[in-house]
Amino acid sequence: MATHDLGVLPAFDLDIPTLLDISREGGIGGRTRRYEKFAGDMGGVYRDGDAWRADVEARGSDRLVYWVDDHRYQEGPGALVVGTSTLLPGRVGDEFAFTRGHLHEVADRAELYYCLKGRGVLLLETIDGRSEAIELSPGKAVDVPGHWIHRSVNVGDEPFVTLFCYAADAGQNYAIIGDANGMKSLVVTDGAGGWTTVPNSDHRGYRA
Ligand SMILES: O=P(O)(O)OC[C@H]1O[C@H](O)[C@H](O)[C@@H](O)[C@@H]1O
Ligand SMILES: [Fe+2]
Repeated sequence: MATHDLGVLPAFDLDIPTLLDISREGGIGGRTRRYEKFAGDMGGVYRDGDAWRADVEARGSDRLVYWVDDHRYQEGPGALVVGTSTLLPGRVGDEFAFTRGHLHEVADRAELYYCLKGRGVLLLETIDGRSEAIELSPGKAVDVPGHWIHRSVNVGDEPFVTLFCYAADAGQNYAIIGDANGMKSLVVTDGAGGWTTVPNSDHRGYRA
């Protein structure tokens, strides 16, 4: 993973109304940070580990698979982070390409995901076992309440681009998914050009 703090302006100078140039192709003019994930960073997250290893051996571990541009203009309670997430299409075994996924560290923090391009699914789960998979296409958004673990999945054949917005003090808890051996549901091909969810037999349940 690579994180670039662009350091364009010192944080205190960002505390002003800012015009952001949001690209439907992904990316945000005026961003303060980009974070990138490569194929080699995704070890252990796909259920079919052999398929992931074969893919990395065949196409390289340094292939960019998704990236996030964001604009963090303030810190503290009440501040927002606004950005775009661009997730390239692909599959690892039966599973469609996804972002690592997380619960907010401050778990009650909500988030909005608005689809700018492509076809994707937002996979959402709670610690007490509820699960939802909501399809997104341009113009559709998911209002993700607090306390829901969330992951973007690209079920199409072009980049899946979303605009997101969440509280700047939310933070990301990734261990919750790792400790549970993955999310409870997997988003997989239905064999007919579409997607479906199947239970992840390795899932151990979430621990708060
Ligand atoms: O953090 P990941 O699960 O790798 O997903 C990538 C990104 O997805 C969303 O767009 C979130 O709003 C970002 O904060 C997050 O970093
Ligand atoms: Fe989030």
